[in-house]
Amino acid sequence: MSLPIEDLPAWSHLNDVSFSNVKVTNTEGKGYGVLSQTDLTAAEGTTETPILLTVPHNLVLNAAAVEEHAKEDKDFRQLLEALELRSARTDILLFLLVQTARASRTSHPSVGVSNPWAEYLQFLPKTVSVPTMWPEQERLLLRGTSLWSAVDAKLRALSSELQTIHEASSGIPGWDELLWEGNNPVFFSDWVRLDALYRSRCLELPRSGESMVPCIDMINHSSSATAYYDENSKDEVVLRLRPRSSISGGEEVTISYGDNKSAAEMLFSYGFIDTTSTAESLVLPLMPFADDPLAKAKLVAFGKAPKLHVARENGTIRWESEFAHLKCVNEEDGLEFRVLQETDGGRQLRVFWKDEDVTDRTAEFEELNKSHDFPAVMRLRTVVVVEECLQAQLDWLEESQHDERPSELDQDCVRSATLLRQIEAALLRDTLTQLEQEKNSLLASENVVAYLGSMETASLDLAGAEASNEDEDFS
Ligand SMILES: C[S@@+](CC[C@H](N)C(=O)[O-])C[C@H]1O[C@@H](n2cnc3c(N)ncnc32)[C@H](O)[C@@H]1O
Repeated sequence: MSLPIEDLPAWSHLNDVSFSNVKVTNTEGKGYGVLSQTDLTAAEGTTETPILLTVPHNLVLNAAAVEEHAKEDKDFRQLLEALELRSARTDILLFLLVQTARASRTSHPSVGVSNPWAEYLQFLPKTVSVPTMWPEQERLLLRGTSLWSAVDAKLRALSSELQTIHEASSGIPGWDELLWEGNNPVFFSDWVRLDALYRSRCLELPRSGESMVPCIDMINHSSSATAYYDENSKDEVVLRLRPRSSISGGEEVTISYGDNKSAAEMLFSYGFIDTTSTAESLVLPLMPFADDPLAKAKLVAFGKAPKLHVARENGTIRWESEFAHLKCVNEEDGLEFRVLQETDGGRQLRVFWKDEDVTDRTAEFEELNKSHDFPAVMRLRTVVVVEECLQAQLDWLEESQHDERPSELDQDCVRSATLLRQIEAALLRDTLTQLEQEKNSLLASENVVAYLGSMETASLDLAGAEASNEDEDFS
């Protein structure tokens, strides 16, 4: 079910949303947008700039609003409580799912209470250009980029979320019928769309936190935004002209979706990359060595997804990976895992570094490794690990460039994927050059030379001992 955007003023009027000299309309290549209907200027030296849009607090959709809704709607509360793993995001998505399902019914559903969002959702686009909504062939264009595994993981997570909702709702009267039976059952693609709408339209309000706000979510992004949103003393959300900004009649009103997001993040969350405002950074997963006997223990003790971040800021490249430092430490360096038996019969994994309990400091091995007899060797090992990870990624990015592609591909997806590939390849290449320099200077450092010398002596001693054993055997 969808409603034409021409009906939005009526919905807004009914729900006390007020537009001042702006309107929602179609824009070139960006879906809907907000256009100014007159020339607007923020007077010099004032922060009380003109208000363009006001949305009442009761329309703000966040975790607290879903909680409030559940107080009035006992069927929904039962559904919400049947879900074991809950978060603000899943609560909001479940609310949106129920409102969409109710709106798609011709007959009056037996469960759920309607809300203005049921109708508002019908104004929202059917598809969002985020990669989770790209057709499979287009998604293949992301092979070799940092988004490939992220999109795959997201789709698997979405599938498992919907499965959980299906199982939780199955035993509750009325929900089976509304969500999974009849002419309009919920499909995986509906859940993927709601997730995409949430990701591309939620914003951070100063007081109400992560929220979706109708009509404010019709405003497109620009790195030279002319407006910003805020909450006033009545907790209404207001859109204001930015200080020192002016907009001509017929010009688009824009806000900033953030200037510190990477190209991958922008594409993942909003379905486009604005090269004028993206941060040059990328995040990759970093796994332990496949043949490391401590691999599993390291992952459990680390307790979060191991990652490698690379970023270029003001021309300087930095990399950061808490796990890379732990990945490089072995038993002979002083790392030890012990399983302690607890009084209640449970078992606990504890981590020791040179006999000190560092279970709560597994993210601090960069610092801990400085107490190693050969700290430069530890740094060198970490640099090599990071270099290998980035080189493998760059090789994959370059090889997959030559993958065969069907001719009929969505050109917007092709453009976005090509841009992402170029941005990530340039950052990977420059980071690798910098790592090679650091590796060479570490190899020449006194500490590493001394370590290599000691290793040589040890292997000579070992060879000598083996030779003398052989002598004994032969004698
Ligand atoms: C919060 S919504 C804005 C309203 C949206 N255009 C619509 O049709 O409903 C965010 C979405 O608008 C589009 N968008 C916003 N700013 C854009 C820009 N500068 N370039 C391209 N697309 C943009 C993207 O599809 C993004 O996911």
